[in-house]
Amino acid sequence: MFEAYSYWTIACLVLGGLIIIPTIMGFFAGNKFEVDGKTVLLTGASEGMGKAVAKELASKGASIVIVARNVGKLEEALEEIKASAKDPSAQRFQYISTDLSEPSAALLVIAEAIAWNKGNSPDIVWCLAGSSYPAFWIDTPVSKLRSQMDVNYWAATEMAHAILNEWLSPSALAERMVGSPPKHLVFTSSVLAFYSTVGYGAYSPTKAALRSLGDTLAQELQIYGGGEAAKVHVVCPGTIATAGFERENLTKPEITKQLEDADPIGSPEEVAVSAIKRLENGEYLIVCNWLGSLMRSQSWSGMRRGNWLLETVMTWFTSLLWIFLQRDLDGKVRKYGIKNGHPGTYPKKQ
Ligand SMILES: NC(=O)C1=CN([C@@H]2O[C@H](COP(=O)(O)OP(=O)(O)OC[C@H]3O[C@@H](n4cnc5c(N)ncnc54)[C@H](OP(=O)(O)O)[C@@H]3O)[C@@H](O)[C@H]2O)C=CC1
Ligand SMILES: CCCCCCCCCCCCCCCC(=O)[C@@H](N)CO
Repeated sequence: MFEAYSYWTIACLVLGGLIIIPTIMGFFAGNKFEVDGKTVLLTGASEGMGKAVAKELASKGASIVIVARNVGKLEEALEEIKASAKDPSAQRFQYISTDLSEPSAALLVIAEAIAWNKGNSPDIVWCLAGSSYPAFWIDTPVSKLRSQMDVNYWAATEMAHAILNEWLSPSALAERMVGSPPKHLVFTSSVLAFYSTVGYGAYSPTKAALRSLGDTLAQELQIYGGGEAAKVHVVCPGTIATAGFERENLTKPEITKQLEDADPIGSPEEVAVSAIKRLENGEYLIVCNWLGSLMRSQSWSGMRRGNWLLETVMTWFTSLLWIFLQRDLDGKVRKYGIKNGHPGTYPKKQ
């Protein structure tokens, strides 16, 4: 007869095994995001996270096309990216300058990239172009609410539409060799797609919408080549120390800064390496630090989980955590309001 604690020991061992075994299996599963000899198109890669991703992928042997508006920044970035190349004689590098928030810019970019790539579409498209305008929502000009959607959601959506129509065209599918590696479409969302805070009313909805498109495509792509023709991934970073982050801090309310103080700031290189590692593991919904994984764990619903068991167990614990966290976070905002009022709108209560 087992004592009660023995049952617990067995239960813990089984549960532990179920978590550890898939992790070890994942470790030996091989690279699911091979870029050596491939052509990768990255939007928003003239600075910040995008540039760090481009350099990392160049060092792994990828040919790179970067897209942004400012030509000076593009030229400088391309030199840096070239300097990181694994084999400069075999890899090729190009930039395309365009405003991706303009309707149909993406179609022209893809056509130009294909022409440059000798008639072949890029094997991987990673959308990173984006910006953030944090402010109290009623102070945010309506034009900003729209332009945030244009650059963060529509630019990525139109890019996805243009490239998927290349990858999944009847002729491309007919030529596709069985067993050849899938194409990859990567969106860059944010942890704010899981849980949004005060001050991010213009930004978070754009990133949540993008994640929702990712969820849809992750299922819809199962239609093509048994789900092996193309894969979609959504990367949700936390705070990254970039020029973009410095710009957003200029308009960010103090209370927003206080709440996001909990988020460990990553360098663009750290975030790039962490996202790429998870892509190589074959994950769909990707976070880049521990806070991101806590925030993601309360958003899974029906989304594709990486380590299914580990993620599920985590949802049980974090649902309890949230009982306290939500009170704490809302309480901080309420206190801030009582102390400061809304700048310029309400008289300060004495
Ligand atoms: N920094 C952070 O804390 C976080 C950032 N993110 C997301 O990660 C991505 C990268 O962020 P980060 O590295 O900070 O960004 P940066 O602001 O540092 O860089 C943004 C890049 O996008 C380009 N870009 C911006 N607008 C357009 C446009 N309309 N058309 C074409 N290119 C454009 C910029 O070049 P140019 O201006 O010349 O066009 C630049 O190359 C963004 O999508 C951002 O929302 C997510 C979570 C946290
Ligand atoms: C159990 C879970 C605990 C959760 C506590 C949550 C505390 C709030 C963290 C907010 C982090 C905001 C990062 C913003 C990144 C970004 O996308 C912007 N910098 C771009 O503008």
